[in-house]
Amino acid sequence: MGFRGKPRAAAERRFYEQAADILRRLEARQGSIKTLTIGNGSVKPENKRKVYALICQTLKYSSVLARVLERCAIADLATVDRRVALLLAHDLLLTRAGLQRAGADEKLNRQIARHKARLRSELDRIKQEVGAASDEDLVPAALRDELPTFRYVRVNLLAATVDGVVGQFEKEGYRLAAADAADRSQLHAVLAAGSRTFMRDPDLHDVLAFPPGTDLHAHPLFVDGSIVLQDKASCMPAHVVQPPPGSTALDSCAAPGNKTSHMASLMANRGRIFAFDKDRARLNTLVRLTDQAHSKIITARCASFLDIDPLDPQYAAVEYALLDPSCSGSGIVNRMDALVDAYIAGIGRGASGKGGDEDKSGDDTKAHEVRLQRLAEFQTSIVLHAMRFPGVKRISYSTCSVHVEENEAVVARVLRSQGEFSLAPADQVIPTWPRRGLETAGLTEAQAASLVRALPEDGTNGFFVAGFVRTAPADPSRAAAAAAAMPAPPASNNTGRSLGRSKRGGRDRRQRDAATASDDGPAKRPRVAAAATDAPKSRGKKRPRRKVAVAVAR
Ligand SMILES: C[S@@+](CC[C@H](N)C(=O)[O-])C[C@H]1O[C@@H](n2cnc3c(N)ncnc32)[C@H](O)[C@@H]1O
Repeated sequence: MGFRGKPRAAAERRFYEQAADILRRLEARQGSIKTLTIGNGSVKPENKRKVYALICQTLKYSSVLARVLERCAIADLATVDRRVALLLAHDLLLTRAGLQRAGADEKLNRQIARHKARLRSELDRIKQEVGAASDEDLVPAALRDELPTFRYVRVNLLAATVDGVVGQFEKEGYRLAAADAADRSQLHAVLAAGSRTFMRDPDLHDVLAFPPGTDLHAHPLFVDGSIVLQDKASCMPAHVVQPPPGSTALDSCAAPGNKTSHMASLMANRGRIFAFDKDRARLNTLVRLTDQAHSKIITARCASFLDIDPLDPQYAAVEYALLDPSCSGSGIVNRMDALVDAYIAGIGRGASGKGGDEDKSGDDTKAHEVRLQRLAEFQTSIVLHAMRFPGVKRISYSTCSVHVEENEAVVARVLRSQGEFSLAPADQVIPTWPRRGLETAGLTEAQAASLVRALPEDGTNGFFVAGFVRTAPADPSRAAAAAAAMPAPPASNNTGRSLGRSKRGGRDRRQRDAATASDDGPAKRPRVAAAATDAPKSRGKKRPRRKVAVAVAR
């Protein structure tokens, strides 16, 4: 028995230590909770969900747990790592089951368990002080109240019809509620009320809306590629650019490819889409995901879009451009991020909640402004570059940011910097969607009205979309001059590398590198084993110059 017990004790010690290590990495902003737990190869598969739940719950209660530990000031716990103590205190005080596998790690368990009564009474005292009727009331309100982000489902028209998918859900017992574009509050009320209710989206014909929390990841329609789980706002750009079947489009910053596969769906797999992304690993994901979505017209190229020559004859047929470049990601509603932010802020203040360094927050504000400025330079350069493709006549520009700097200000600057494109009129840009752009950065009321904004209170992520249409024939020299006139962004310490070689000197490279930490997530570069052609197998087509690397699964 003793022999069998030993490895188990080691495994259990590892459980809390491993979770503490994940907290340490979250503090260092080395990844999201999900990537550091579910995507962490060193956490045993059977423990992943447990570790994930423990981390989320501990973060929710971290400020109160830290206060309990601080107030008790138990000398015996001084030697225990701060994060391990938080995790143990969580399990000991806030779960019915208590410490995980109690008894497996005798020393650690005994060390904390013998103080349970004292810790518990301190927790009760805090509850009394703040008037909390239950443990749940101890969670800061901002982390408790979830915004209702609906589960949006995009029907992949390459594998199914909207009616077919609706019928399938009805057969499974879901109730289809009527959607009224004019009454958004009714839409919200219906979805918030019923767990097995759904609606056709009133703005996008290929999108369905389900109540928040609906999990369709294991649904057969998702597994066979008939539906794609994609936020509604992120489905808007393909509808704004509207490439018809048989046309040629490009996607400048395409990975992981949700919008690329959406264009292929609207194009009925007829025509061609050039999909560029500078990140090799992300482009590999695009190749895999668009393949699962049955998209057959995508030519994926690992390159910086800014290195692509718009006058290269192979792009002469490109008429539609979807531009969704890196951005601050400030519109993404992610409750998990909010948990981590609150936890890190709590560490900064100390458990007592005091502290805060005003000079530092001033620095943070400045760094934030510089970052936004760099992103805006980069985003503007992407739009102006797309406008240099002589055949392009319609463009969508989007971000998942709520900042004016990356949205209306970029649009205004693009309009000032060239004379061939204007904003698409409002009736061509998701006309039924009520929230429009802001009349700022020199934009007129009519221009602002042709832009689309989305905010979390609309039940989507924060998002921005602009449509541009060609209003004057292409003049390559004018567009090139506009691009050359772009001011160089401030020096960046960005480490991201392009996989393509620039033929045009430093300015483009600086603009490209100006996209610092963004919604793209940390750049992962898996080892590369072999190269696969990026060309679709079509007759008579010129072989593209760049190759897509195939990553080895680790
Ligand atoms: C917001 S994400 C795109 C999301 C994508 N459109 C989708 O819907 O799945 C931005 C992407 O731009 C890529 N990117 C950044 N700079 C780039 C550049 N200069 N050229 C091409 N891609 C770039 C990033 O690697 C990242 O994958």
